[in-house]
Amino acid sequence: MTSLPQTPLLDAVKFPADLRMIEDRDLPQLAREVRDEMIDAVSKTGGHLGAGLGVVELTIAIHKVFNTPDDRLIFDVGHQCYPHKILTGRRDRIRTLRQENGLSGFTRRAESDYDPFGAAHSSTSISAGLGMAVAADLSGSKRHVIAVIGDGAMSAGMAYEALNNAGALDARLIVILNDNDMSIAPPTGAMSAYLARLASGRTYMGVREIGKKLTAYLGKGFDRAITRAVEHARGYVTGGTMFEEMGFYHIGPIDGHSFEHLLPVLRNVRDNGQGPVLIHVCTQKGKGYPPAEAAADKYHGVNKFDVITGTQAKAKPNAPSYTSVFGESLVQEARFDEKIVGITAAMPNGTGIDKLAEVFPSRTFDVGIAEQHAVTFAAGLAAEGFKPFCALYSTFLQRGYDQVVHDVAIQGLPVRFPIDRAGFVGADGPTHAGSFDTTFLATLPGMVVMAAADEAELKHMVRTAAAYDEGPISFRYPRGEGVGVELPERGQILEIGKGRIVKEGSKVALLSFGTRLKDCLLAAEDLDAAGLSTTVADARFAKPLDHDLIRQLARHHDVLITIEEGALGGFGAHVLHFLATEGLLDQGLKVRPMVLPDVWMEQASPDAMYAKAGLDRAGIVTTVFNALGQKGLGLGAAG
Ligand SMILES: Cc1ncc(C[n+]2csc(CCOP(=O)(O)OP(=O)(O)O)c2C)c(N)n1
Ligand SMILES: CC(=O)[C@@H](O)[C@H](O)COP(=O)(O)O
Ligand SMILES: [Mg+2]
Repeated sequence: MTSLPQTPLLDAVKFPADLRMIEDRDLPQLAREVRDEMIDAVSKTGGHLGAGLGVVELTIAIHKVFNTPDDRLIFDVGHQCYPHKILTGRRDRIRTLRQENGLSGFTRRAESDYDPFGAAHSSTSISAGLGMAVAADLSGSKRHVIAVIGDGAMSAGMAYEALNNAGALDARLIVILNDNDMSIAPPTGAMSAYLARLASGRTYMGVREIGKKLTAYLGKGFDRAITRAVEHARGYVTGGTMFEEMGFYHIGPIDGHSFEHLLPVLRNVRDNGQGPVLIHVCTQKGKGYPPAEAAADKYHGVNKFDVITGTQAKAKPNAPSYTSVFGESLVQEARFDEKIVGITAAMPNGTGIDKLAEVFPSRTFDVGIAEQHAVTFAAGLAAEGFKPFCALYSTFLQRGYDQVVHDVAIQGLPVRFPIDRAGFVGADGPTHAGSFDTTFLATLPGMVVMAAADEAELKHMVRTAAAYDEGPISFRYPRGEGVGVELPERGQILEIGKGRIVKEGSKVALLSFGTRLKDCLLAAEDLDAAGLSTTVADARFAKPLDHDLIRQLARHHDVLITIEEGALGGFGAHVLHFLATEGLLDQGLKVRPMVLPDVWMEQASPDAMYAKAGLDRAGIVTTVFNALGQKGLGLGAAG
């Protein structure tokens, strides 16, 4: 009779070195405990649950077999790294995940030696891993580099650029393709179908077959071409031709929840062979937690939830979310104009494009995690007279920037860019903050750049973008719910380059670009009460600027504040440039541009982040008082 291991094993496993002391036969128990710990932690913090649940065995097996952190383990995206955090000395802080001052929801170099490469945007792991593998070769080190990448992340161009380079360099890189047949939504595209064929044309490789394959692998070092030919002849190659043809040794598909499969493969790869290897591992997103397994989204990202029922906490919204207002407005406009099409890069729900897909499936395109392609695909559609809405998060549009410049803007093509998640997003922290889009778009000749101040404005901007055919146009709006203003039946077509005065005053002018408008209105109440009659204006456009409005504000006020949810170099910079060029700074006007601070702001609630950045009601009041050289009012931070 075998004795049962002590419970809980996890208490004895603080670091991978402890894990390496555990018998192989006890690993399934450790996996159960890691799952339980992770479910409990995420039930209290919210966060990315499904992906981590799917890689518990894989994570344990990698740390068991490889000598991390000296061997480098890179997780693509990093949203699946919670089991890794639990096993690498961070279990005691796991209930601070994604909270203010807590652990990051992604891998982070600054957080641990076990996170050799930070991530959050997808499909970077093979490139980074290849760099590390080449660095190891150059410095004569024998370390292993392992990149774990999901099937969704494998749809992005960067991953292929890296595979292409790795195959040619013949560097010692181990890529583990974690295929759970899911992205955030069900995966799309030919690559996804190809992986599905590899995994379903046959059941998993059996232990015996893995053995045969690995035997072939041992010989591989001598002559890769001969080894491959022999394997084909013996029928040991079970697919993976594409990876093989790219110069990778391909093993799999294997069962990523079976230590019996994982351990021998990883040990053999560790101990033998050379050159790049790709291990195709099949897993189930949400594995081991029935509510996650049963959910359509596999609990990709969840709010706090009840562990017994899986029911997620829902905050009662006071207003519809910007995303839903965008999605519904787009459907409305698409009913009027059959040239309107929608594009998302693997974020149908997150961007609200799923609403268009429900009504007009043939006019909606999920291109996978492929932002560069999404932009140029939209350019092609626009060149043929269609009206593409290429809906991306601000942070992910960064990846398609050259395409915006070269394929869209230079050719003056009327691609519409709805930009969601503008400004701080909260728990996802600095990697996901939408900080730079106004800066990098408003600098482009011919680009129209808008920001919605509230959900009604967003409706107007959707209609305006649909109607505008003269070139590219963008409109940004934040994560979360709107302000609660009344929504018009249908949006109006805004005059391009015209802002609006929301409240008139005479001494102080607050010129807002985006949803700080509500804080400006609150600040104006405080300023008026202090005898500083305040005008509040909504710029609507960062490009073209409303020159008349800016002239008027500059000439008739003592202080002009610009405010935006974006980095230095955006709206405020354009206003200052205009004021300086027009000589409007020469007469004593006090101008203070308020932008996101020039630091990587750590995760917290968006409100807390804006307060820290000084971009809230109190911060605005303080800025005005400082400009006037007066003391504050004793209003929170303003005092
Ligand atoms: C460049 C980029 N675009 C979009 C995203 C949003 N995103 C995060 S995870 C994810 C799905 C990833 O799927 P996969 O790699 O298969 O991992 P899984 O969640 O299935 O484990 C997406 C689209 C991102 N992180 N980076
Ligand atoms: C990991 C990732 O990039 C996404 O899952 C992201 O966290 C989604 O963010 P939202 O919750 O704002 O859609
Ligand atoms: Mg996946």
